[in-house]
Amino acid sequence: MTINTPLRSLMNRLSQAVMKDDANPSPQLHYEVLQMIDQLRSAVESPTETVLRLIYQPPQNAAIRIVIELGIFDLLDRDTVLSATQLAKYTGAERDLIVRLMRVMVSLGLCGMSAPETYAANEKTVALTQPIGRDGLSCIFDLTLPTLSKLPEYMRSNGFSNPKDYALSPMQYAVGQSQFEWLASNPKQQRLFNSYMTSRREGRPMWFNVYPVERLFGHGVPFEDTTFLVDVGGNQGHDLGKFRQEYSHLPGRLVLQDLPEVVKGAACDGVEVMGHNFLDPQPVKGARAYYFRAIFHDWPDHICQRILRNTISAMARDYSRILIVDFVLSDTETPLMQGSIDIQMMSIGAGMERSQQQWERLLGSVGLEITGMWSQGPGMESVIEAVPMSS
Ligand SMILES: C[S@@+](CC[C@H](N)C(=O)[O-])C[C@H]1O[C@@H](n2cnc3c(N)ncnc32)[C@H](O)[C@@H]1O
Repeated sequence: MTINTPLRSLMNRLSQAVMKDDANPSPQLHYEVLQMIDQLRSAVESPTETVLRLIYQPPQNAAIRIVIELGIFDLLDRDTVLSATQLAKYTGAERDLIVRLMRVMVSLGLCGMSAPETYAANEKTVALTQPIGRDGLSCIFDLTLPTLSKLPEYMRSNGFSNPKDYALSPMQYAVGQSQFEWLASNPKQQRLFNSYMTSRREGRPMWFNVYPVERLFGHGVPFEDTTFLVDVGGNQGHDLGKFRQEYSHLPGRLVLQDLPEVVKGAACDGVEVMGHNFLDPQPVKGARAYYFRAIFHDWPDHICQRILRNTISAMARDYSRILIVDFVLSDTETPLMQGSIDIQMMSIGAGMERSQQQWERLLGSVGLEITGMWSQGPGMESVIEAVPMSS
């Protein structure tokens, strides 16, 4: 391989960025370093190598899913170093199968190898024993894979039109249900999903670290006896619990809403728990804010409009705001993760990630105007604030 000028310049920029990030870490720099590493790999790989890497991605996730189910990451985390023979004894799986699966885990860097056919835990192993890895990977694999395998067939049979109808989503086509009905009829998967929702943004900034919460105060109306925040579709209250901790002094009710079977048993100090279907009118009137995190990306526009209208009818004209936490896709450089989640959302419920223009169109179509957008960091969700347009 020859190191040509563009490649040399990329390597120099990368090494400078890595040193800067080391000396003075920032989410922006970290993001740029990862982008450059991807570009570097692409520049070094031959086109054939790139294609082969893509072809063989699906078996990798299937192998990880099996290794999680066998509890191998937990065993490695407990004992640090284990041989294939020991893993076979502890899991009941055949030794030769363990060797084949673990080859892939080592190559993916999800554990190390301390001797032939002997595996050592590393920090990625630990992440796969935590809810984000253990529950997230299993749940999303089981929820999505059957549909993804039929996505080309679905598109072909629909003349390659963009999925827009929840009742006709690819997941309906592939398995006869969309994501939330499927989760409701698979309690074990619902538990994994809830656990993943709780864990997936651990250690990242929360919406109230980037959004100026004081925008919700004042307006000459006391909120001591009213509702401060309703977390609509808040799952089991992980976000609201954190908000309560950070703003423990704040008066006003905090209300967690989700489907009755999802909030059953959810308990957070200082938070009122309410089973509510957001396809019905919002029963909590005049809250300071109605907060929706990772809700609208699950749904096509026609359902989002229904959820928004159900909310607008409960808002106090002088002070209620809608807060949406979701991706705002760039028109030029979409991070791979966001593009991939968009395809996932399209598949499991005809949902979508939206660009700024798409958000403006959606919110404008129900009479809302965007009054601000705050970014949580590169490649991460933004906070969108919207209020009814003044007539
Ligand atoms: C992608 S999760 C987001 C959860 C949480 N807001 C977060 O960001 O972690 C979507 C949530 O919407 C809830 N949900 C789905 N359909 C609903 C409905 N019709 N009414 C109320 N909640 C619903 C789900 O149960 C789930 O908790």
